[in-house]
Amino acid sequence: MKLHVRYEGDDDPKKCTARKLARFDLTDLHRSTGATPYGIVLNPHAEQALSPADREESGNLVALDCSWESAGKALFEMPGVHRALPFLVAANPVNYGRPFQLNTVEAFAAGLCILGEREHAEKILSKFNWGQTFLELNDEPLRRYAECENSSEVVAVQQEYLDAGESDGSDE
Ligand SMILES: C[S@@+](CC[C@H](N)C(=O)[O-])C[C@H]1O[C@@H](n2cnc3c(N)ncnc32)[C@H](O)[C@@H]1O
Repeated sequence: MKLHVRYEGDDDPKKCTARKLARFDLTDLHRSTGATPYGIVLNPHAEQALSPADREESGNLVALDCSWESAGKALFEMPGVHRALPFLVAANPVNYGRPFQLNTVEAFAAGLCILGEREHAEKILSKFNWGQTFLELNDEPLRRYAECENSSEVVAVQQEYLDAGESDGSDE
C-alpha cells in the first residue's frame, strides 16, 4: 500500500509526523487536493469504518495532515473512498490515551494493520520513539479489526470497547 498525505501545513512543522515520514521517503506530501492521488482516505467524519474488505478499493492510503482545529468536514472533500478508523487510542505525547484522535503516522499504521500490512505499520512507527507504544496499547483491537470480514463486523467489535469504557466509568 502506498502512503500519501494531503499536506495542509498549518500544524507545528517540528512535531509534524507526515513531514518526518516524507524525510525518510515513507510517504509523499501533496500540497493541494488536485495533486493528491485517488485512494482510501482516512477521514474521521466518514460514515463507514475501515475494514479488511477495503483492500480491494485502492493501492493508495491517504491521510490529511492538518491541525485538529481545521480538520472539519469541508477540508476532507477529496476524491476517494472515505473511511473512519474504529476505536483506537493515541500513544503520541500530544494526545496520549485519547481515543479516535490519532496523528498521521498513527492513522496510517492503524490503517495498514487493518488492511493486513502490519510489517509496513511497524516500519513507519519505528521512526518515532513512542511508535511501538501505539502498537502495544492497541494490540488487541488492531488484531481483532484485522480479522473482520467487513465494516459491520469492525463496528461490532468497536462497540465492545466502547461499552467496556462506559462500564469502567472512564469518560472517553
Ligand atoms: C488531523 S491530522 C493531525 C496530524 C498531526 N499534525 C501530525 O503531525 O501527525 C491527523 C490525520 O490522521 C487521520 N486520522 C486521525 N484519526 C482518524 C480517525 N479516527 N479516523 C480516520 N482518520 C483519522 C486523518 O487523515 C487526520 O486528518
